[in-house]
Amino acid sequence: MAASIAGVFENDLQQAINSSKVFVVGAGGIGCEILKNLVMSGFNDIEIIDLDTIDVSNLNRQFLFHKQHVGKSKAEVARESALSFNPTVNIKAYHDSTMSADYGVNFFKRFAVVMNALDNRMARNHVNRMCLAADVPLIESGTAGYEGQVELIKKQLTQCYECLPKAPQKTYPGCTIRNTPSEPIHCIVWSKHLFNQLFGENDPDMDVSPDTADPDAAGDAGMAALKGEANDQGNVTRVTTREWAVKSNYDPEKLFRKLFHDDIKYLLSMGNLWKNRTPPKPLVFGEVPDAVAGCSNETDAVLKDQKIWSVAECVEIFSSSCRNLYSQQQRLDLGDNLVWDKDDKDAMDFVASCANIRAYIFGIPQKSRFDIKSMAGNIIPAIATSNAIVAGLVVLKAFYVLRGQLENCQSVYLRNKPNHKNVQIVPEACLVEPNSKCYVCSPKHEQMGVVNGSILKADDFLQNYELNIVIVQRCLTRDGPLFEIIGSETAKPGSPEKLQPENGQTDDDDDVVHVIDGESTSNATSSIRKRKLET
Ligand SMILES: Nc1ncnc2c1ncn2[C@@H]1O[C@H](COP(=O)(O)OP(=O)(O)OP(=O)(O)O)[C@@H](O)[C@H]1O
Ligand SMILES: [Zn+2]
Repeated sequence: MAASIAGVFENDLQQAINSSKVFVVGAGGIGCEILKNLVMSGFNDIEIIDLDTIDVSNLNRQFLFHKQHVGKSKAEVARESALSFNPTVNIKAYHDSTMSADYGVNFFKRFAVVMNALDNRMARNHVNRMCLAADVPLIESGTAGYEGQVELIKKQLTQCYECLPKAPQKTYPGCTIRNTPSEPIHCIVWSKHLFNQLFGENDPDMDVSPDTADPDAAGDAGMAALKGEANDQGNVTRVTTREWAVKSNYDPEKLFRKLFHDDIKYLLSMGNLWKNRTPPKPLVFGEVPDAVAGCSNETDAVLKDQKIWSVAECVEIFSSSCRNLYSQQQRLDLGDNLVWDKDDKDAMDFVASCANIRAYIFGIPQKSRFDIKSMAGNIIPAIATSNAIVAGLVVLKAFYVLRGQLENCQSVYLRNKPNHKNVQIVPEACLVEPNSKCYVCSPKHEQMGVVNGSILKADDFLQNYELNIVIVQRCLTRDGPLFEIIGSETAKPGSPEKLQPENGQTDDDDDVVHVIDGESTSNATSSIRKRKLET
């Protein structure tokens, strides 16, 4: 079935659709819909990128994918399925991250319009910047449950994705997570941190051990726990969780004892914490309540996901997921880590079981694996209809862009409920102008004075690091990052010779200079650099 747009669109648009190269970033819920719409409306030259492979959980709404595609590249399968609608279309698929250096400014410049169908802020920021640098219109879109949004981002005409600060993701005080959880989400966050401590990238901000600096503990930080039976390790010098795990060969029983018995005893010894709270109950491996057989029955996956496991089941799942993750970790190259992914069975089992064991200890209601997955992944359930509406709007906006009618590209919001005018798909009254103070898209941002050779100072107020960052700009024609840090080295003020890049080259060896919209020349920057080095 080939798309025929003759007679549907006016000639100019028809021609533009036929001849324009477009780029779809993301082949998930919205991306699949966009690709189908593009192919069905006569686009001939489409490129699509997605870094991920197809998961079973995608199949209910990402209709270009079927059971036999699970595990295959999203971008490539989306291409094949879309070609079945119209085999004459030229679709190029990339199984890769759009943030890879292979897709630089020159890559983006080849497109008449770019359409974002992503699910994370970092990638959205990146594509926003690439499209601004390449001066290509970007249609940004997203859904959250019943709500959605489509907006045009065009350099110097509209707000960019980063013009306004976005609400930070919800975080929880460290001492609540480590010492005094009171809600299931606190246990889930703790478990995700624990995953990273044991198997992922070691981030000191994600410590899971009892926090002896908790202001609520007010000075009695676990002294009792250092004595006698209260801490059967006699663990005066506390080692990190990772060190402990490595020493114990990731033995689930030993890990359990430390995490759910010894550390809890230690917490109990901080008497002040429990004056007005129900104290936690340490658990003993092998003596957990409510053993239920058959919890590892793989054929019962849906039921298993939605029922609440007994503590004994949690312990079994904790043990097996621990062992599986440990062997996954051992297969990695030295220095590599596992990355938590809600769709990875062992990673999800680990977090769900740990969260529930901890919840039980603290008298917090336990949750099903299904609920924990949704909370741990910050998931608002994706709704196929919202994705379809938003993808339809994206392609309608693309038509306006191709006609050159950018003034008709106001943002559109899909609302959960009709507004006071009984409208559910609500357009903004007009285009929203760029924020003149935006450090990403404002043409004035070169006033910050960051040019080739600038040395930025960063300090870490806790650990007294002093870091000098040498900024080197790449030449305009180069299809790569616009900024690059080629060397950074601690240096004390007054020792300028330490500020040479690590590789021994100076920026003069490199093609000099470009800040986005900056006006510096190589002469100007070398003198700036010199001046900086002399201060
Ligand atoms: N840096 C990136 N480069 C390329 N594709 C990306 C990048 N970041 C995210 N994506 C892709 O964007 C798509 C977003 O689609 P969607 O929001 O439907 O997510 P999903 O992972 O398919 O579904 P869910 O998160 O609901 O399980 C995903 O397929 C994801 O792999
Ligand atoms: Zn901006």
